Amino acid sequence: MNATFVVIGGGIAGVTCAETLAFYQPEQEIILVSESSLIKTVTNLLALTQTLTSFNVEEASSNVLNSKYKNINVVHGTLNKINDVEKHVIIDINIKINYEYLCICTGARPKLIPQAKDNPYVLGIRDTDSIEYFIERLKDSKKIAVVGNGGIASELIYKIQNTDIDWIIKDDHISATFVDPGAGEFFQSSLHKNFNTAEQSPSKQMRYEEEGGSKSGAALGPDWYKHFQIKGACELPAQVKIHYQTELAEVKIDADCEHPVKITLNNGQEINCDLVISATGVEPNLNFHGSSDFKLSPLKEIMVNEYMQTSLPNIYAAGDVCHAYWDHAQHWFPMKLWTQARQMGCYAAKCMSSALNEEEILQDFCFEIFTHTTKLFGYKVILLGLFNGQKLGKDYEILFRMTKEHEYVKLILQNGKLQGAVLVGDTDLEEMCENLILNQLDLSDYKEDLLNPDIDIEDYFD
Ligand SMILES: Cc1cc2nc3c(=O)[nH]c(=O)nc-3n(C[C@H](O)[C@H](O)[C@H](O)COP(=O)(O)OP(=O)(O)OC[C@H]3O[C@@H](n4cnc5c(N)ncnc54)[C@H](O)[C@@H]3O)c2cc1C
Ligand SMILES: NC(=O)C1=CN([C@@H]2O[C@H](COP(=O)(O)OP(=O)(O)OC[C@H]3O[C@@H](n4cnc5c(N)ncnc54)[C@H](OP(=O)(O)O)[C@@H]3O)[C@@H](O)[C@H]2O)C=CC1
Repeated sequence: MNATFVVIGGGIAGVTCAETLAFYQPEQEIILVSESSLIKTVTNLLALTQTLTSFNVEEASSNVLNSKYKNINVVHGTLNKINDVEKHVIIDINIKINYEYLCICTGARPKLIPQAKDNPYVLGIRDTDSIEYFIERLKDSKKIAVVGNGGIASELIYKIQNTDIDWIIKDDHISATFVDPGAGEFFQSSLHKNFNTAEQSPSKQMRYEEEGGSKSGAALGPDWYKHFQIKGACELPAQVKIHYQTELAEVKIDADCEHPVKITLNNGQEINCDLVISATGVEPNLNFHGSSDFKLSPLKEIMVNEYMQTSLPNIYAAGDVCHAYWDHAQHWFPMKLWTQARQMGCYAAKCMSSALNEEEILQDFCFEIFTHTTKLFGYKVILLGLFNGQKLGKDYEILFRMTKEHEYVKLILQNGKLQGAVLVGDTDLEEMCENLILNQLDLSDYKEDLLNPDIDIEDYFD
């Protein structure tokens, strides 16, 4: 087989890359290699500000792409080998595809705690299969432990019903990968709330049926939990006990006990439970031959330059598998998120298309400012720029406003200029904050009024 562009991976980065290529290069052959007959697609894309978008991510049959774009051909299989000299890839054992340009979007997989090795009681969550397996195991569990303090742990703790949870975190506050201790405390009041039953009802269609067994692979995304009922075997609502500044030291199994998993924390405390969830980050999927030739980051991600090019000729990469190895704009930094996987997939396609046309390309504007919108503990959360003072050392000022169970607003200023913002709740401040971060207006004279709820501050800057 031959194609001008070959994209590997049916997650959001790969699908966005293939779709963008189809738009820019309607006459060229594009092959998307997907391990599964299901792919991830973006729907309901909504621009909240100039750079901040919200969208749904849905699983769809790969036939959707074949029928939507006449020049995309989806090949089902697994990348086995790259030959960057002869410019071909081997899919599975014997499917050879010659390419002009190749984009690797093979994503990542859970980086589990070391105690997970050969231990069926320690689970990770990534794709639909893994969440379905977890839910099945949870049905019989009265007590579980969750390790990790990032996105997955924060969402699970809020969503799990009828199971007692021991939450083991390294930090002194919850949800530390996203927010500061103040916001962590703000969220904490939601930990023991009874959940809104409407939100908890799983939607009727959980997933498309996949031909030939499940092999979805691509990561779950925004609001994934809406499709599932995550419920254990306790009669009572979940009780959450947080173990701050602790790590898991040991996991032992005694299948004859009521709670077969005995874990020991590094402070010596012992906990008995039925299951351990390791929500401890991800590692890139470099599960193919030829991958060792790529220049890799210390975390073994494929390094890409400002044009999404890897160290190998005509090979690009995007999404969770790669590391943005360029001089980042002051208010941007990489984080493994849907938004960035989508932006990188789209931009990699533009870069490959420009390379084919021998055109110059300017880096996409989305890499000027970090933006993330999500929902944590039932609240809308918007993170902008250097929202946790990243890159600023200790030399910054914080403006802060909080109304318990309503909103939490934190603005980070340096030399009177806005550098980042955490906006929790319906604050309506995202557009103003984004503009102030991008235009670096000196706010020294407005500081007192910036978060004064009695002043319509946006009028100042119109
Ligand atoms: C539970 C969960 C919730 C999340 N929630 C959010 C959220 O609310 N907001 C947010 O911004 N981000 C969220 N994320 C992160 C986000 O899902 C990822 O950053 C994003 O999906 C990465 O997309 P990707 O295409 O790079 O990788 P993936 O989605 O991992 O896709 C990679 C694809 O490549 C395939 N593949 C792997 N190896 C090969 C091979 N050798 N050959 C062929 N195909 C291969 C895989 O099967 C997979 O389909 C969440 C992640 C998880 C796990
Ligand atoms: N709403 C959203 O935006 C969501 C985003 N996601 C994304 O999905 C991916 C996977 O999520 P997740 O697994 O939560 O990863 P995250 O990277 O978000 O968080 C991992 C957490 O685990 C901790 N950790 C790492 N190793 C250990 C260890 N050995 N023992 C104890 N704690 C450890 C990390 O601490 P430290 O950092 O100190 O090492 C960190 O608190 C991430 O890219 C995340 O951003 C997932 C769900 C929701």
